Amino acid sequence: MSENRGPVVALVPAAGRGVRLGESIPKAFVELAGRSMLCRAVDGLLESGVVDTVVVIVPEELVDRARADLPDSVVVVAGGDERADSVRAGLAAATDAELVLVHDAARALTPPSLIARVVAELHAGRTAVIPVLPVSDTIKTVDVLGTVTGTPPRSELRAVQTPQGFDANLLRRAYRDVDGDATDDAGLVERLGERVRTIVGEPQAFKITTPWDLALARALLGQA
Ligand SMILES: Nc1ccn([C@@H]2O[C@H](COP(=O)(O)OP(=O)(O)OP(=O)(O)O)[C@@H](O)[C@H]2O)c(=O)n1
Ligand SMILES: C[C@](O)(CO)[C@H](O)COP(=O)(O)O
Repeated sequence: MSENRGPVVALVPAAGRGVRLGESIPKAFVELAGRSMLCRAVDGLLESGVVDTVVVIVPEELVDRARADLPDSVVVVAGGDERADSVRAGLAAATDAELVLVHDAARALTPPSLIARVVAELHAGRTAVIPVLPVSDTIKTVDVLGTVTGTPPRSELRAVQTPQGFDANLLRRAYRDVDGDATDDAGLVERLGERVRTIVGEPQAFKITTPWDLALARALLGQA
């Protein structure tokens, strides 16, 4: 449990449909070797020993199912149409949080040690912390026709993972004051002009997005 500052609350957005995965149920409820992605993501947070409360955000019709699947201590709320709507719903249920983690259910195999490293940075006084990995492919920007418009220098690029950790008031301010979309929570904090610190991520924290990712996750767990 956290000792240095107030409660650490982990929000687990799990209300996505998983269109790119193409399974018949919402992605977070798809099983990996007999346990759902959502349960595995929550297991990792609890095993890290640095999280006081877990709030999961699921599709409205699956709130009861999630409550039945998860420990009684886990708070379950309904999400929204976009990931940011789901995070906002989770934040509203985390009124006493001083530090907040936002962690995709889709990153179901994230090692607890990575979660602990993010929280350690917050305890050390950072206010926004994200795990990242270098990219191994060259990345191009393209226009609507698919014609290349540029090649950003690879040395400056990072692939971003979760959990992303924040001072709770900073994340609340970002969700309240920033207009427009961002594909991650740190993107909103950046637009406030606040500094976001990176730490080295973990390959196992990859996001299960496509059937290929699902096959990889199952293979890593020894599932045929
Ligand atoms: N309205 C949404 C959309 C996404 N998420 C969650 O945000 C995380 C990252 O999203 P992603 O992996 O892209 O999941 P989906 O949105 O389900 O995927 P897709 O775009 O293929 O439908 C997932 O844990 C997902 O459940 C959410 O809580 N609410
Ligand atoms: C938050 C995130 O996991 C960081 O890489 C990612 O941006 C979520 O992506 P999504 O596909 O837009 O949900």
